[in-house]
Amino acid sequence: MWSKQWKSVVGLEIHAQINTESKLFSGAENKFGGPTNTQVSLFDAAFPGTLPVLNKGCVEAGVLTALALRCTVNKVSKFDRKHYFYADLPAGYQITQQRQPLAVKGYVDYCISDKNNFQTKTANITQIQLEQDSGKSLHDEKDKISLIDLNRCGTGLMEIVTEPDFSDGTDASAFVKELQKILQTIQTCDCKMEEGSLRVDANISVHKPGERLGVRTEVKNLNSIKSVSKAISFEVKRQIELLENGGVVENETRSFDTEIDETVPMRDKEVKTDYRFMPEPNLPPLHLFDNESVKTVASKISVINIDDIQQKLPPLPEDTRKRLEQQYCLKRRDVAVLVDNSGLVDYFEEVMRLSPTTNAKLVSNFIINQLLGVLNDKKFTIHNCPVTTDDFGRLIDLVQTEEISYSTSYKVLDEMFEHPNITPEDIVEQKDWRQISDTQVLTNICEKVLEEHPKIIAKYRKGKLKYLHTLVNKAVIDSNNKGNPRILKQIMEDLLDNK
Ligand SMILES: Nc1ncnc2c1ncn2[C@@H]1O[C@H](COP(=O)(O)OP(=O)(O)OP(=O)(O)O)[C@@H](O)[C@H]1O
Ligand SMILES: [Mg+2]
Ligand SMILES: [Mg+2]
Repeated sequence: MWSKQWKSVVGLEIHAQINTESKLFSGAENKFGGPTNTQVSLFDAAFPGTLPVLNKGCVEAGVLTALALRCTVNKVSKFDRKHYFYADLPAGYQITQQRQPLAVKGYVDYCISDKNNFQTKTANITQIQLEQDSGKSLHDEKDKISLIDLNRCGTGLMEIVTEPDFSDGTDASAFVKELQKILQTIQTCDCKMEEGSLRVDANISVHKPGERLGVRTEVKNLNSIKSVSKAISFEVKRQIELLENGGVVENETRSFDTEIDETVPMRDKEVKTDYRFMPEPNLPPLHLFDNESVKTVASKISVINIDDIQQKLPPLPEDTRKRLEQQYCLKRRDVAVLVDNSGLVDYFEEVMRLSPTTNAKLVSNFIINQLLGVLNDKKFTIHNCPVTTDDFGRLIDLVQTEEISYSTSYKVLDEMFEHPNITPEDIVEQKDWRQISDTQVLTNICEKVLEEHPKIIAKYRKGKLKYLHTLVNKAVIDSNNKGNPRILKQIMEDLLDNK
């Protein structure tokens, strides 16, 4: 009931680990899961006298990401120190970009789909900044000690901040999925949320329509798409109940407890942190160039040209969706499924290339309704699918030319998985699954059905069309499921009309 009186608003801060060999300011290796404290340079451990050296690869990845998210890349950005004291941050400050970030003002189109609802929405990106990741505290509950692993300390992060453009957990999680696909396409982050290489902070508030945005809480470190959606739903409900009962929402940091599916206040909530931001004195402003300004530079060795990076931008998921819609006249809902599953677009297009006369809608239906299901059941992925695109196209041709029925094609596909060396034509031959289209044979079957069911005919005469289907189904069964249903329906109708 309350949902009509309240509007919820969500903005996201996403930390994406940059996919580079080494860290943002040091040459230490950047890899997940190494033995503790084996990927730590003196700089990462904050030894006095060590200095940051900016990793060009991280900047290039940041620029490519910014362009993919349609941001304006700042020609000059700056690094700042953000101070806080925590054991996993040995320097006592994080180098980030507070005053002038790498990029600003972008947007992402993303799709929302469930059974009843399919739509495309747009989320605006406020900014992207480069910053260091912290180390990890490991708590040994048994011996009551905490240990530090600095392997992650200093890894390059892109913090991607969105405008408060989402209305609920469904929106926000669909956006995160799209962002994952984009970053994986451009390979700037592997987006393994379970390994922490993509982490989401959700800022959530509620207000009454027409009023100002409410006070936000921030739920930190959500590490799965499900958690993003569940944490936001819980938090919206909690805030509304609190306000309905005369309480106030505090601007606090919370975490999501996946055991109970609830958000809980973080321990540091009482402390209002003063980060004492200051410019990082050991790093000069970061200058980027374009085709015009690069002409003025004498040595091009360490120069980063935004226009060069723009050239490297591959087609993004939304570009692919639009192209498939136009090129093959497919529905957006279907195109979204193809793009959602890695490798399916390539498989689809290969089938189309090998048999260009095949109906594209039929191919996408076969992939979505049949192939995906069998792959899941038999624990395959499209990448190790035993059915070649050539054989798959031929299976579809068998249906298109009415050699076999649509329902038989399921059985043929199943056999093709079991016996990848046998062609679909041979399977149909061996199993005697060829569809009967001979009109004389089918007329005989229909006549027999009509003789045996005068009552159904009477009902059909009263104008209930569904009884035609009943009669046709009976004929299909009498034909051992081999009669061509389209022709059987035609014959049945003709016979009924002439009786
Ligand atoms: N009233 C609101 N309700 C929901 N979200 C909001 C509201 N106001 C701002 N936001 C969102 O909160 C986020 C603020 O992120 P930002 O990085 O600017 O600040 P921060 O959370 O204070 O900083 P930090 O990086 O230290 O967490 C943005 O995603 C923004 O869209
Ligand atoms: Mg932030
Ligand atoms: Mg924040």
